[in-house]
Amino acid sequence: EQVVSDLLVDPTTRGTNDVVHKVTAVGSRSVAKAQKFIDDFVNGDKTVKAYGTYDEVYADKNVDAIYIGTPHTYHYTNALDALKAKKHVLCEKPVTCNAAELRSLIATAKENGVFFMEALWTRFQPLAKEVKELIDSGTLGLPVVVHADFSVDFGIEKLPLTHRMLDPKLGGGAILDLGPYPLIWTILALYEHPANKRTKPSNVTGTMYKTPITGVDCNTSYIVTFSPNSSTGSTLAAQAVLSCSMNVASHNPGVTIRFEKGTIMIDAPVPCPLRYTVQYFQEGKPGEIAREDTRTFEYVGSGWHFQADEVARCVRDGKLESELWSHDKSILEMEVFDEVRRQGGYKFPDGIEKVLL
Ligand SMILES: NC(=O)C1=CN([C@@H]2O[C@H](COP(=O)(O)OP(=O)(O)OC[C@H]3O[C@@H](n4cnc5c(N)ncnc54)[C@H](OP(=O)(O)O)[C@@H]3O)[C@@H](O)[C@H]2O)C=CC1
Ligand SMILES: O=C1OC[C@@H](O)[C@H](O)[C@H]1O
Repeated sequence: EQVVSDLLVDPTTRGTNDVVHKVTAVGSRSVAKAQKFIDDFVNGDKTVKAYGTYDEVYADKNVDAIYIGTPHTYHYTNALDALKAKKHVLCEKPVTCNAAELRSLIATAKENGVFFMEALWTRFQPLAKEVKELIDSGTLGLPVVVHADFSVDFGIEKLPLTHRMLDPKLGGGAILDLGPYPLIWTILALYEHPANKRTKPSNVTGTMYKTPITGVDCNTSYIVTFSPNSSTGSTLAAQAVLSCSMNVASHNPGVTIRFEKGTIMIDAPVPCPLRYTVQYFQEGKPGEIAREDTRTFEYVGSGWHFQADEVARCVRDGKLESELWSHDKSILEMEVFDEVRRQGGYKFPDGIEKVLL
């Protein structure tokens, strides 16, 4: 609902003059539900087709790209079907249940010559792009520690057991749903850092508190360490201390990136922040603040349209993956989650993972 509402926002309001979006068809397991969605979220546009199966959307010749917004454990099958039908795909986060499923989707996308991207919308926020430039400029020196949390109080005691946050068959729990956001800031600040040379973390540790309601993770903490590596040429030594919870609200700052010469603090909500502050340390006096700058952002819509612009540009330019949120970053994310789930003892019920290692 939110993604489609954003697709209808005039792109020029965000300075996008080279691409536009058109909702062509809506697929649901019920045609009446698809039509209601069009009535409610596409202004009842009569040119938009309502389909009672997802396969009919994949078969529609007028559809160029598919956005997949089903629960996590359906992403693999839905994306696979769309890619095999040679449609470009933007698939919600977490892109799959595990890294093996993701590798299989990437291979299928390549075989079929179509674009594929996880809908990690945070990476395309104007604030994220600006923070990335500041980090890479080296003004603050090297990053040393990232602290990031994303939490939402879902009121889990009152949710039905079949809710996607609680049901293990739908990949319920905090790590897969909320965990991508602390990690995306880590990937932006550390994995993508020029000094890291795209080197994978040297260590990942995680611990979970699982709710007795259904046994999925309610609170998860995870630490991701990057170490210098002579075989890749990485000189970065940095650590990210991350957490996510589904029974408490977020707090500020949602993300803190601590550098040799200063600190970046990013306000919640960390998926789509609109304000950050930079503290610059005094020359030769780490920790003593010489200057502080706060930057604020605003745009029309809720922020999901920036990733849609990226998809449109990549498809227009014949690219099979985005440079900003490339396949290797999603693979890293899913590998971290696999490891955190392994250490936390969170196993999906049999048959949920369609591809295993
Ligand atoms: N980027 C972001 O900020 C956000 C991303 N998400 C992601 O989007 C995905 C969907 O989340 P959300 O919209 O809250 O999920 P919902 O539980 O609301 O499900 C979305 C739709 O998926 C379809 N669906 C297909 N199979 C099933 C099934 N077995 N059980 C339930 N629904 C099914 C249903 O559509 P139908 O009946 O019409 O076929 C349903 O309306 C998740 O992966 C989540 O991580 C969610 C919220 C925010
Ligand atoms: O991506 C998300 O961000 C907001 C949360 O409320 C939601 O559960 C999650 O999927």
